[in-house]
Amino acid sequence: MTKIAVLGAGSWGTALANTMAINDVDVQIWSHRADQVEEINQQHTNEKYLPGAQLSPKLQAAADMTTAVKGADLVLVVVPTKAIRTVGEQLAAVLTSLNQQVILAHATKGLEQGTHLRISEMLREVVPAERYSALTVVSGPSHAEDVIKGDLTAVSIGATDKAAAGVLQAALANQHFRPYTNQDLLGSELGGALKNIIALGSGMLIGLGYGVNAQAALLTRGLVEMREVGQKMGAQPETFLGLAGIGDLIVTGMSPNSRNFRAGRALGQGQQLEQVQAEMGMVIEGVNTVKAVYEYSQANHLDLPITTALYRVLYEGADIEKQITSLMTRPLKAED
Ligand SMILES: NC(=O)C1=CN([C@@H]2O[C@H](COP(=O)(O)OP(=O)(O)OC[C@H]3O[C@@H](n4cnc5c(N)ncnc54)[C@H](O)[C@@H]3O)[C@@H](O)[C@H]2O)C=CC1
Ligand SMILES: O=C(CO)COP(=O)(O)O
Repeated sequence: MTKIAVLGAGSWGTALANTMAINDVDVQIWSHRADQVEEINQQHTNEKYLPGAQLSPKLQAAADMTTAVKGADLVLVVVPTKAIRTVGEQLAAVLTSLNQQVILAHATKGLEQGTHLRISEMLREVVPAERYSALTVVSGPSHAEDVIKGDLTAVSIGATDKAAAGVLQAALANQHFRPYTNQDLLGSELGGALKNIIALGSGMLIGLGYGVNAQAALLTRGLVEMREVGQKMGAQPETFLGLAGIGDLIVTGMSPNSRNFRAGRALGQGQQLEQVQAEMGMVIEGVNTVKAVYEYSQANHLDLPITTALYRVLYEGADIEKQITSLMTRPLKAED
């Protein structure tokens, strides 16, 4: 029987681990917070991250990473981007001490500040190559709040190694949750990270009182920017037309369950970024990703007008309405 360790007990790690527990997979979730481990094991809840949700009693949590990882065939890392290196280093030490090799998977959607590295690239830097047989990512349109309620969800598991993607696909699949596989790890990771930028913008439009025409325009032109960055970094363009691209862009750009959408909406309504981040209490990955992608575009001579406008709003204090006007009044051009 496949054993899986999930590292990170925020909303997404918990929802994915719970799906596997429901499927009778041997799964353990690790949290660095002992109170959370106790809550999951005793109450079968995770109130801070999934308020009101009842978790499967089969889901076991551990505060000690070695306990969770020992004997696992696959380790799924689901912590915010800024914690990936720390958790990756802890995992490397655990795998080395256990002399164990695993399939290394993650479900994190972001790029590293400064280096602009993808999550799998960071993991590769900190986990020795002999400690994992393959790398894979769970991406696609999937809010934890909806998954935990059993809403119908399809995701995309990207890996160059088909068998590795298949292990995660089999562990997660049920009548409510349908994972597809693809062989574009890079594009699947990027789609998940880049759509958060556009979701912030979509929220801002709604916060300012604009309508669905405006959202459709932003999401569609945002997809062009996502594809452009993806092509520059080496992704397959067709990945952006799948679940990890347009699929995730739709859900994150339209759903009030999205932290990025909600943050953008609050900013559009006039709140300050620091206040929005403090009140969310959960990671808003798009804020850092805007900066990483803006810097990448400057270094690589990419023209990304939406990303640039959002960078100016978030990091230079620019007025949102003025940025919208300047986007709308740029020199007219053909659609490409
Ligand atoms: N929430 C969702 O519906 C989805 C989230 N994601 C992605 O999954 C990733 C995680 O997001 P969420 O679960 O929403 O975040 P969250 O904010 O709900 O939870 C983050 C978890 O990571 C833990 N953590 C933070 N720093 C840590 C460290 N240094 N060591 C160990 N644990 C640490 C926190 O204690 C918390 O349990 C993000 O990249 C997000 O974009 C992807 C798809 C869906
Ligand atoms: O990636 C997600 C849904 O697919 C989650 O997006 P948020 O982090 O904006 O909630």
